[in-house]
Amino acid sequence: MSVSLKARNGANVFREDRIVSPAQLRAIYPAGREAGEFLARSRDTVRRIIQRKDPRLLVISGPCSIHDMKSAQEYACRLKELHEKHKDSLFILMRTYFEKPRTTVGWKGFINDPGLDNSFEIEKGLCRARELLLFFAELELPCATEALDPIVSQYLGDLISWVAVGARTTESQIHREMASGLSVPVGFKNGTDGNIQIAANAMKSASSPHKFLRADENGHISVTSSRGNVDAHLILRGGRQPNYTDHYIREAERILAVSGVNRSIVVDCSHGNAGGNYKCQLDVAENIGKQVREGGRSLAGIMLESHLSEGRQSIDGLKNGGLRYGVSITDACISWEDTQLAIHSFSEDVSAVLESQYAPAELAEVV
Ligand SMILES: O=C[C@H](O)[C@H](O)COP(=O)(O)O
Ligand SMILES: C=C(OP(=O)(O)O)C(=O)O
Repeated sequence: MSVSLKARNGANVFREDRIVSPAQLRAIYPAGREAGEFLARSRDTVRRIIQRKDPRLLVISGPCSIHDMKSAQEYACRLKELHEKHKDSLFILMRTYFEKPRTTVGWKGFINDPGLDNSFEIEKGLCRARELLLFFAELELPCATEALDPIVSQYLGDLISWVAVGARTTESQIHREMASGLSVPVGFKNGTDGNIQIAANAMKSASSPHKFLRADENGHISVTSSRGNVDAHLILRGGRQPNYTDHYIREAERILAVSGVNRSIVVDCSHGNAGGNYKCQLDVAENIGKQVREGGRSLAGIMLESHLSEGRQSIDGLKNGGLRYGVSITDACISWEDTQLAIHSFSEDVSAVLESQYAPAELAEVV
């Protein structure tokens, strides 16, 4: 498939390799009818939760980054059990992050470098990512991802039920335009310094129609017309200090109201909210559960960075005796055991609210 194109003398780009188009990749790894129906239902549920028409809350849980197929599949099978167990109170999605935005340089994720060895087999990364997402769709486990490279979303978007735009790209017009055309709810993170207004601005932009340049499904550069994404929402991820406590939630609600955008807020329990200690995610999740019990209506869900085993390891381990199975190679994650505890406790808090607000028959109608 690859065609190496001749580079111009003196140019900073010295090589271009053409790869399979989004339409071709989708044809090689198609979503079957049942998977397609499941994905449409999942996206609709996430939409209804963001619009607060379905009173359950979202939980987005999974590794900071996907780096191997086997541990991702094992994690998914375990998470599927929790998805079923807590389905009356929560809608659990797997955090399936294939692209990593780096502060400076570093491994940019499984699509960019699936071999983890600077071989940069991007076409293979896209194939493996699609294969994995199809495995999850067949398992009927909904997935969430960060949309970093707007072209990648053309390859994988049909298999995803919730998208984040990261703290480093929330201010980017390109990402706002992309989000305006994605057919799933998109959460915008506050900036790395904690600025919430830039996320509200992003929501305003993404919920508006745009005309912009994009590669279409055949890889042709096209002027794309989007309707605007009415399900753009806020993700609080902390900044210079955490921003998940009720004081910050009130402040975020005020900014969203003044900006005239959606009021729904997802809290990322990791990153700036965990203040550099991954274990603190448990305290953040517990605090959000408490706020939900106390009536926090804008809270739409939480995100956890979680893997089979806790902590993190350096990617250099690959060269020095191998990587430890099920341990993150980017940000540190909580263990599977702690994940179960956090989700169980959050589910109890949400259930208490639902039971106080709905008779069982009424609840069955709205979820
Ligand atoms: O979630 C992952 C990281 O926080 C993000 O990719 C930035 O990582 P870096 O600061 O290690 O580059
Ligand atoms: C990079 C991430 O988060 P943030 O954009 O909040 O730093 C992430 O969730 O992987």
